[in-house]
Amino acid sequence: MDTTALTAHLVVVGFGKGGKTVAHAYAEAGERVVLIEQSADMYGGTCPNVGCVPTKMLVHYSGGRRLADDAQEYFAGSVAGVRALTSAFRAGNFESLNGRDTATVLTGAASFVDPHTVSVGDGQDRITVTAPVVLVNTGSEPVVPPVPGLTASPHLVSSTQLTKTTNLPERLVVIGGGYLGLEFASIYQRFGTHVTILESAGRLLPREDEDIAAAVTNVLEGDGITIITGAKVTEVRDNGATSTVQYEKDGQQLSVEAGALLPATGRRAVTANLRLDAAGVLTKANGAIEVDEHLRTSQPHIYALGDVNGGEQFTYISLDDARIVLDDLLGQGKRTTSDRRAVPHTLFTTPPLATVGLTEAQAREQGLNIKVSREKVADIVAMPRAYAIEETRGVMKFIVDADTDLILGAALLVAEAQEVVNTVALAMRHNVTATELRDSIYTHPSITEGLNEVFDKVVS
Ligand SMILES: Cc1cc2nc3c(=O)[nH]c(=O)nc-3n(C[C@H](O)[C@H](O)[C@H](O)COP(=O)(O)OP(=O)(O)OC[C@H]3O[C@@H](n4cnc5c(N)ncnc54)[C@H](O)[C@@H]3O)c2cc1C
Ligand SMILES: NC(=O)c1ccc[n+]([C@@H]2O[C@H](COP(=O)([O-])OP(=O)(O)OC[C@H]3O[C@@H](n4cnc5c(N)ncnc54)[C@H](O)[C@@H]3O)[C@@H](O)[C@H]2O)c1
Repeated sequence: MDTTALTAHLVVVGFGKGGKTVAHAYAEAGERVVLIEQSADMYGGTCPNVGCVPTKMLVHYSGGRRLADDAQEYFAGSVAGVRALTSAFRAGNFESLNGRDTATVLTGAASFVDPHTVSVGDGQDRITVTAPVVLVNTGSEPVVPPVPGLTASPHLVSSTQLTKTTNLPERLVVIGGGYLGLEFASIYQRFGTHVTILESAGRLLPREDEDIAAAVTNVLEGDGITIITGAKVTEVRDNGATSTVQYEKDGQQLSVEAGALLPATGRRAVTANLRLDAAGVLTKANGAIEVDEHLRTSQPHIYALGDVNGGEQFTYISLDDARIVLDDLLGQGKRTTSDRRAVPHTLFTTPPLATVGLTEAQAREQGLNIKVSREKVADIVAMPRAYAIEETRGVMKFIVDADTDLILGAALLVAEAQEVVNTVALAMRHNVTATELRDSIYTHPSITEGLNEVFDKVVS
């Protein structure tokens, strides 16, 4: 068998954010790098191809639809815009790495041969790459719940398909009201689809405070989305043009029709075909790769970055994983996952919900002496930007330590929250007090200047 055997200083399996960041740093330093990506449609990984970027562009387009626009035509035009951007980003990701003298991108599914060698391709096309350092950055994939008839349903769609289809479904049923489910629900409803969310928990966003979850629910229901919580999906039946989704709620058997059916009940690490056993790399019960706080696996020269290591599933966490791995490999080995403080999150509904730190409920459970400030966006006099951009829905809430005046947490359901939360998170990381944040100078008119007012609206 003719196998091409390559050697490198670093081999990266999967073109995710963390792996490509380390790959660039190695290549820049003159070290030989081979990165292996299984699909030519995925150079750059999930985020720019089928995750963050296309969904956020769809959020943007969905807000631009005018009443006079034909919904189907407008949607198809929007998806064309998304495709143009994602293919430009994909090409850029490939070229910027493969175009370096010291880096090569191989296309094909990789698996381990031994702890230092991975292989890609079959027969005469088989290539092995041997390196002293190996990174696994293979991401995550959706979990489809074991509901009879769901997997076989011709109306089953994935989030990837919903970023690429040009066919706007009349009725979309989303199973699961987490980040992914709520974003697609919000996007598609605004494009003109009738959306129903079936969430098994008693309310949306069970990790957030009740008042915040209720505010998000109000916004989504106000846009026309049907939200059914406490719903146990029991069966999916194909009816030709649609599927009937049966569910149980409060002891009653109910159903809803779906032209498209999106399971959004979580994502699990992609490890199944990697032959981790050949490398002696251990996984946890949920399939994620076991890592220490330097992201070393059970084989210290093999690192796992991003969703595959079972940490929080966000692009900026994968990027921070790269900082830790680079520090371990080329720096002082001081940076670890436990250095992370005040990591913000944004759910890109319209308006978005950005959160950081503790919720009110968590702070009370910990017995902290807190002050809670909260104000509806429409009532924040010092923030006319909400009126200027005609998005006055939402609420801004802060949890402050009453003894130290330090900010413990925030939940910002407001236009541009994904930007404002970064200022709050930075303040939290550097012990800037609530009073200092309240009394800072901000540009006008901006959403950030809401901070001048909201800290004074103490509700408890
Ligand atoms: C619809 C959606 C929207 C999202 N929106 C956001 C958002 O707004 N903000 C945010 O921060 N996060 C968002 N996320 C989460 C974010 O996309 C992920 O957390 C992030 O992309 C994970 O990156 P990663 O580095 O783990 O790897 P990924 O970017 O997932 O890359 C892994 C790569 O490995 C490849 N691969 C897998 N197996 C093999 C193999 N055996 N051989 C070779 N290659 C392989 C895959 O094809 C893939 O390209 C979203 C996710 C989805 C699905
Ligand atoms: N804006 C962003 O940053 C963004 C956007 C999309 C996805 N993501 C990432 O992708 C991850 C995966 O997203 P996700 O929404 O699939 O997972 P998730 O864990 O965020 O939410 C899953 C939801 O499904 C519900 N659920 C579980 N089983 C169910 C069932 N059988 N029937 C009905 N409901 C059920 C859960 O109660 C939960 O509300 C997110 O956690 C996030 O890390 C991030």
